[in-house]
Amino acid sequence: MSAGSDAAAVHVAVAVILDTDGRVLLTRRADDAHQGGLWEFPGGKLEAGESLAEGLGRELREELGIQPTRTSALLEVRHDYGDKQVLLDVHVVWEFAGEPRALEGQPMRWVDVGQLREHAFPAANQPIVAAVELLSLPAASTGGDAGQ
Ligand SMILES: Nc1nc2c([nH]c(=O)n2[C@H]2C[C@H](O)[C@@H](COP(=O)(O)OP(=O)(O)OP(=O)(O)O)O2)c(=O)[nH]1
Ligand SMILES: [Mg+2]
Repeated sequence: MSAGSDAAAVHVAVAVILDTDGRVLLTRRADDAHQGGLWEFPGGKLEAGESLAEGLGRELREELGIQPTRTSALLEVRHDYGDKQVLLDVHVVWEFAGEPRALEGQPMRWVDVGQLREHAFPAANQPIVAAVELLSLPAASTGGDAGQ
């Protein structure tokens, strides 16, 4: 393998899961994991030969016991942590089947979009937080101007 190319990046399916009130589901990474102890959007590494949709569905089933039923691509984030390069392929999950449960014992919470910045995330997540803040969500979650 040649060093320093993007081909070395770990491809990660990441889900911004919303409930009907426009709140976002966060989980906290295990202390001993890469970027451990920080809050994250659920998801994980794609397996060989797996499509993004397959990987996203598998990770959400394994970690939370839910099945995404309506999704849309939000953004891709490339980030070099020094010890690891990641490509975060971020999708919004607008609707899902099942009730999320922390199946891996991870701390989990629903937060209003306005509370996202109160949480410590890995550095790669800053553009994700900014993109979520720009989504058109129920006014209650943004506290913003109701508009027309
Ligand atoms: N799921 C997720 N991963 C993130 C986020 N931000 C971020 O930098 N990452 C990084 C941390 C890890 O290096 C990588 C995700 O890998 P992971 O170890 O959680 O993958 P996984 O769920 O497949 O876990 P495992 O089976 O390998 O234990 O992406 C995020 O918001 N969500
Ligand atoms: Mg994971």
